[in-house]
Amino acid sequence: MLRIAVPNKGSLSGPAAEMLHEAGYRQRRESKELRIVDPGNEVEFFYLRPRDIAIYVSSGRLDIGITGRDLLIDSGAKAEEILPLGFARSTFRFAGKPGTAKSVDDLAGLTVATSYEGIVAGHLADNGIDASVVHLDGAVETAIELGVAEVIADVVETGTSLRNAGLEVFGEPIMKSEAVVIRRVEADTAEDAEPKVQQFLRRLQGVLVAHTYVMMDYDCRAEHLEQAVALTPGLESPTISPLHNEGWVAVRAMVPAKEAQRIMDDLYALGARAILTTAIHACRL
Ligand SMILES: Nc1ncnc2c1ncn2[C@@H]1O[C@H](COP(=O)(O)OP(=O)(O)OP(=O)(O)O)[C@@H](O)[C@H]1O
Ligand SMILES: O=P(O)(O)OC[C@H]1O[C@H](OP(=O)(O)OP(=O)(O)O)[C@H](O)[C@@H]1O
Ligand SMILES: [Mg+2]
Repeated sequence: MLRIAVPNKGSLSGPAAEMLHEAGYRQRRESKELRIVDPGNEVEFFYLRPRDIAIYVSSGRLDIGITGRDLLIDSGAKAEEILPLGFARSTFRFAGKPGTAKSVDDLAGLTVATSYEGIVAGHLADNGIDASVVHLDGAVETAIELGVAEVIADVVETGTSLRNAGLEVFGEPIMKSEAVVIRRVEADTAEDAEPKVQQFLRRLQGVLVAHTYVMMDYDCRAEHLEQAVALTPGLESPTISPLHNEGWVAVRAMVPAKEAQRIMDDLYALGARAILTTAIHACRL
């Protein structure tokens, strides 16, 4: 039975559960459930605090987990990222009242409030800066107003929380984060677990591809086929089928969802017709 850690709260938990559900795994019905077994897939899910997941996985008691890259690095746990998942994207940045500092070099002697002490202490040390770090559990934007620190280091997505607190980011982003699948470094995974881990990763990759690609079908004149195929090269190569009308062919290829409308315009301009896109629900590449 593969043992997998899943975030039980916060920004990671909803999208992680949704992705696992789309990948065909049973998920908990109630937010109070701490573990569930999916016997059909021989997987057991443990719902844990996102911050604790790297620690559980590095201990070897759980095979893999889903957490944030920033939380993984902050924990210092011996676990590594094996698949980025594309949700809970954020940057991790310094911020302060306008004019407080321009870069990390200006932080010597100041106090930085953060929930990510490991990342901040590491970044200050890497830059040879001697500053104090005060750990807060959350809502760190308020720490400056209340005089606990001159500077904060926090997760920034839209920047709304900073703006509302009258703060501005400064310096280069300390890191970029997103949800990731992690496993223990130098995992001495029992041999029978390895195929299950690979199957789990293939399923999640299938969901990612299904989100980023659509299937495109269209008819075009045979003499335009080379130009059309250049617009829709597909992942391997497009499928071409003859049409009953002589001189016409049907083409089928996967295309990036974001580019689908532009590609449809270009195909239409080329004389292609009956251009359809359909969603992909699941795939194995
Ligand atoms: N506003 C946000 N947008 C995108 N990702 C975020 C956001 N806030 C936190 N994250 C990401 O979520 C993970 C932190 O999860 P965690 O559950 O500890 O905090 P949270 O999402 O802020 O939830 P809460 O504050 O309710 O506990 C990190 O990987 C972080 O980068
Ligand atoms: O740039 P934004 O889109 O505003 O998002 C970033 C904010 O979201 C998170 O806060 P959350 O609401 O989870 O509260 P917390 O600080 O207590 O974790 C994070 O800690 C930032 O404060
Ligand atoms: Mg938060």
